[in-house]
Amino acid sequence: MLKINNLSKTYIKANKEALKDVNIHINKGEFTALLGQNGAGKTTLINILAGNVKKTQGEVEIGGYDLERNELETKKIIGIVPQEISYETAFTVEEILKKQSGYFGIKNNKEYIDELLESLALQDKKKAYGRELSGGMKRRMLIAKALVHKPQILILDEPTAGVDIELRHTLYQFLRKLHKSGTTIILTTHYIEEAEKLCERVIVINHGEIIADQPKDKLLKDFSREIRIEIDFDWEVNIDAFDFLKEYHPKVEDKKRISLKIDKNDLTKILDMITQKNMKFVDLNIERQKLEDIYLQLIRR
Ligand SMILES: Nc1ncnc2c1ncn2[C@@H]1O[C@H](COP(=O)(O)OP(=O)(O)OP(=O)(O)O)[C@@H](O)[C@H]1O
Repeated sequence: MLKINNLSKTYIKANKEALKDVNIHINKGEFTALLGQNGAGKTTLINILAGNVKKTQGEVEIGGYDLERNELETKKIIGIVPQEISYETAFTVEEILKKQSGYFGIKNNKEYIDELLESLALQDKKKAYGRELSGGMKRRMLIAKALVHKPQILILDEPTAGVDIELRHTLYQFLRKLHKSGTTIILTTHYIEEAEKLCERVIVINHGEIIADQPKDKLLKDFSREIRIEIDFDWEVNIDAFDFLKEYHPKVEDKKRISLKIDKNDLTKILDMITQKNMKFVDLNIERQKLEDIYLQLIRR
């Protein structure tokens, strides 16, 4: 559906290499998170796909069409929700969406526009002017705008930045529905939890380079061998008593609690070692890694 091959971008005046030999192949219907720190290159990549920034090198193919040679076709296939909120403030929401439909030669799509506004909880703002919308409403409005032509691929650049929790959940529901209906979705976000909840595949970009690209479940599984455990005893613990576990970095967490960092395959062995020392424990808590922990490990490598 989307093929990015050896893509590079250098902002000449700033002498900044924002993307370095990026290769990404996205299949139809995938829901992918594109993660990276501020300045990693996410928006540059999205702006290239949107045709707003010219690539320095490489090829981009969208739905089988070359991005530069078949600009019109590629624009029909993708819908982009930009990070920056700027659009016509002197038009109503309905007018903005009709105008956008017009760019694609679409007429008489009132019903679809209503459906979009309904799903995005914007129905009562249909007649409101752009300037009258709150930040969160503007973001949802931009999502509706990106979708009026029913694109096969939806790319969202931090759509939930500054959006309150309740609305974020409305958006999650909406994106899930869209994904189920077969739309290919690429989401950039700084809320890693959001990516963990919604996406099937995770791509991490760091200083313009792709440093991870894997199914989310595989990433979580590969990184989940190392776990942190907390063990509660019925006596006040002294760290010296745990010298026999020193390779697992024992730490006293509370009067009666210690924590260890272990490979999950060693769990039984460690519990046996503790039991053999006649150290009675009363509770055990296992903490698995979240996508956020894995992400931080990846970008710190
Ligand atoms: N128009 C431009 N001219 C010069 N340098 C730019 C331009 N746009 C972006 N850059 C630089 O390119 C790098 C990548 O920026 P980009 O906006 O793509 O990052 P990002 O991953 O989207 O960051 P954020 O999460 O903050 O939105 C940064 O170092 C940035 O300063």
